[in-house]
Amino acid sequence: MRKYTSVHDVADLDQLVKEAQHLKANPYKYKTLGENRTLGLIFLNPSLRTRLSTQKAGQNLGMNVIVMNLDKEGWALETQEGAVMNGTTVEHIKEAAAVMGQYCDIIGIRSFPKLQNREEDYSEELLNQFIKYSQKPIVSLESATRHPLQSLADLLTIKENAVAGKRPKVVLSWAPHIKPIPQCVANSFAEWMGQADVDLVITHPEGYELAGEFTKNATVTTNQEAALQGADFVYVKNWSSYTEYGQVLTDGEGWMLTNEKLKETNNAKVMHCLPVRRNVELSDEILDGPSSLVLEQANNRTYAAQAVLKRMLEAL
Ligand SMILES: NCCC[C@H](NC(=O)CCC(=O)O)C(=O)O
Ligand SMILES: NC(=O)OP(=O)(O)O
Repeated sequence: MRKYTSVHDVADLDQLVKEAQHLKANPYKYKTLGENRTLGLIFLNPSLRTRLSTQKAGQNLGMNVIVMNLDKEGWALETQEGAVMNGTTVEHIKEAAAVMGQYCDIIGIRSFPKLQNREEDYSEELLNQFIKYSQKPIVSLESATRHPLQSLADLLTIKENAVAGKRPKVVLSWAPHIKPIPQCVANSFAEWMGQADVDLVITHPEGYELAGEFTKNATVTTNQEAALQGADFVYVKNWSSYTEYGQVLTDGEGWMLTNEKLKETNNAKVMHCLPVRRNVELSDEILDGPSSLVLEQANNRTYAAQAVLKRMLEAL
């Protein structure tokens, strides 16, 4: 594998999940695979889970890992072709990515959307420029439109907690937030679940429709109560509007999941990628109660990353 930016980079999804499961049981089995190989993790936005779990995944495979908060510790980056750099940007991505490619065998990069211009965000310019100019295998650590390491960990978590022999009903349920949040976790989750052996229902208030390319295999409804009927998993997530790009259209009153609402479900397990704003996106009673899988999801991030890095190392 030379590129891990979406589910489309995975030829055999089931096999990758099995590999992650195998690595969870045997985390140090491939301790020599990454010997004398360098993993560079580049962040243009904050991170707790992705940063630590991917670092740990690389170390479990014997890699040297270097981490840089490029937004704070690097030179201001220019991405425009042909730019006359007489302003605030100091270094072009052409040199920056090429130099990092010389230091690293595999590069992970996180870069959020700006939520100002939809076409610009959805073109994934920064991620694609990194792929082009670094000349090295690239792992998305969450980009403008997707979060594939999160989605793989989510799928693993669902596989582990599903009742054997039953195709699970998975509901992606929009939640309130205090500010505009990217669509990438929701896009990515919908895209992955659309490829998995699950029934996917997405519920959100009017105006929060995700881009059609991500929701092809989903049932979409603005009726949360109906969506929750018989659910086995409820994935809670806020996102800002895609159609009225980057806007917050409602305070979302009544959309926060509660134990009362969970009564409609098939004793559903509740998921969230974290970080979560308690009692805005999700209630204390759920996060502190028996239905929450959020910590298990975060734990599975290590093995999702390890499965992807293992494949990349094997292809070097
Ligand atoms: N990496 C996981 C989630 C990242 C992002 N959350 C945030 O930006 C939270 C910001 C805040 O709550 O202020 C999101 O939900 O897409
Ligand atoms: N879920 C997730 O990606 O968390 P971080 O933003 O902390 O990495």
